[in-house]
Amino acid sequence: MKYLAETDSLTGLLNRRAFSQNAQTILDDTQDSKTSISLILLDIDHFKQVNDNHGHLTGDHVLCTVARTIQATLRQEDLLARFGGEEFVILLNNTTLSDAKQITERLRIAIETLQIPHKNTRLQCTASFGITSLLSGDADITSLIKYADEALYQAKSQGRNCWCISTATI
Ligand SMILES: Nc1nc2c(ncn2[C@@H]2O[C@H](COP(=O)(O)OP(=O)(O)OP(=O)(O)O)[C@@H](O)[C@H]2O)c(=O)[nH]1
Repeated sequence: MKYLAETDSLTGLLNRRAFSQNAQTILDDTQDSKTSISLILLDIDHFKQVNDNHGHLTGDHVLCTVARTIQATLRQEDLLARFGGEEFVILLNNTTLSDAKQITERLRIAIETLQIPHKNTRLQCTASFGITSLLSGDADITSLIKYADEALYQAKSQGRNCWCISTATI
């Protein structure tokens, strides 16, 4: 029962509600430490076109492939969830902004280089990313998501398939 309540039925990742609960636990546990905590929001680019051109089932298949690719690129301890639609969220505990940038670039390339078999062709996609980083003691989940969302908006505005940063400390 708990599994169903916490899991996104399409991708098998944590859902948004479970993400918020797990993230809050991590933030509570690290309140007193002087480590950095980073958060990445990731949104597949022009995903509506995938649905429009190839159908909703193919869109679902692309979403699952991207979800698996993200999971495979991250460390075991990173917290990944489907945030909604074609958007994913990743909490990187004990991770500086500099490390988060490297991880994001790795994710960007992993998604960009995907070749998803479909009928007689291969589908490709890209994603845009918003990154933020705060000291554990200053971090709350609402602020982390707010900053990352602002940065994601910038990345979309700058042409997509790229990442931007927004944080209180820069
Ligand atoms: N196949 C499928 N599509 C979904 C799912 N959830 C959301 N979508 C689709 O995702 C699309 C998101 O479209 P938009 O919000 O316009 O964003 P976009 O086309 O990715 O454009 P940008 O984000 O601006 O690059 C919509 O067509 C939704 O129907 C899902 O579970 N499965």
